[in-house]
Amino acid sequence: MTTLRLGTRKSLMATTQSRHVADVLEERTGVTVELVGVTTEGDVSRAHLAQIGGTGVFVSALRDRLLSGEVDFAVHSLKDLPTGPAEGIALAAVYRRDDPRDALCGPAKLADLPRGATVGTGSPRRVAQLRALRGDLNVVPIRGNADTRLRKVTDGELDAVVLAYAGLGRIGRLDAVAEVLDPEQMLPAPGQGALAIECRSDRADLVELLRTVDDPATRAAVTAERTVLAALEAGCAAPVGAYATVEDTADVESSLYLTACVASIDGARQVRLSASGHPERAEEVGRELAARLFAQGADQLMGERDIEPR
Ligand SMILES: NCc1[nH]cc(CCC(=O)O)c1CC(=O)O
Repeated sequence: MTTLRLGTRKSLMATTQSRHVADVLEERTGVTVELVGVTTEGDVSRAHLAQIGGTGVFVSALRDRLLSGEVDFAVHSLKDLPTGPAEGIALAAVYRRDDPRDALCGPAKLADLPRGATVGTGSPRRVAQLRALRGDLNVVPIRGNADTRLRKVTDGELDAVVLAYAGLGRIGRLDAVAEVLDPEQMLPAPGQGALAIECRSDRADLVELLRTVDDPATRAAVTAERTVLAALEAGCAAPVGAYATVEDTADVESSLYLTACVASIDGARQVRLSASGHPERAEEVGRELAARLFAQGADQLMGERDIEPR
């Protein structure tokens, strides 16, 4: 009987999603999966993620363990993966997406927060879109895991925080959600709610085994979303939202619908556009949309990255 070592960050969110993928893989293939906890720079650094570059801080330590052979595969939150390819690493599977939306956590819905309420988030994308929705809010940068952020609300330091609904579900904290923000109001990060399963690209039989947990519809959707991000030459620290859905992958008629936005960090200006195409053309759909965003001034909007309150 084969035992595979699954490298994972040690947080509750990471171990929950890793164990879930492990269980599904065990059930579908008969292998045994053992979790191996790995500490990453993103878990120990006190700097704001946007400042330490954001891209890849949670990911590179796990990839190092794959390349050294200490672990066989890794599960990441897909939105934390840099868009560029990684030498020697294969994206063997994209696991079916959970709820992709952002959630406002605190005592009140967005419309019911008092004027000038203080809302915490570390993400320029959320900052820009929050300010676009409610220009009076005092949006402040925060860091730390979801539990730490939620505690700032219960401690009274903040009136609310915005976190990914999927992550809150994985740590059992959906009780903290006051309002789930519809993508019409707030576009999620590219890949939000989906999981990436990576292994060494030279292990062809392992790539094939891991593919049993791949979800082609999610893969096409996140490919389109991440292509927008890559084509804009933006990282996870950019005020860029993107969300794609796929209808009926089996069908020749099936369609992918993609919406993306770029917003100025003060929330005053926003470009938001949609495109569609066959899921097999996910990259082209993403590239075309990025070109249209550029044509509407996306690069000027992205230039303004200071997330400190005005
Ligand atoms: N950057 C941290 C991160 N990476 C993935 C998630 C949530 C789960 C997901 O989107 O899959 C979170 C926390 C958050 O944004 O609230």
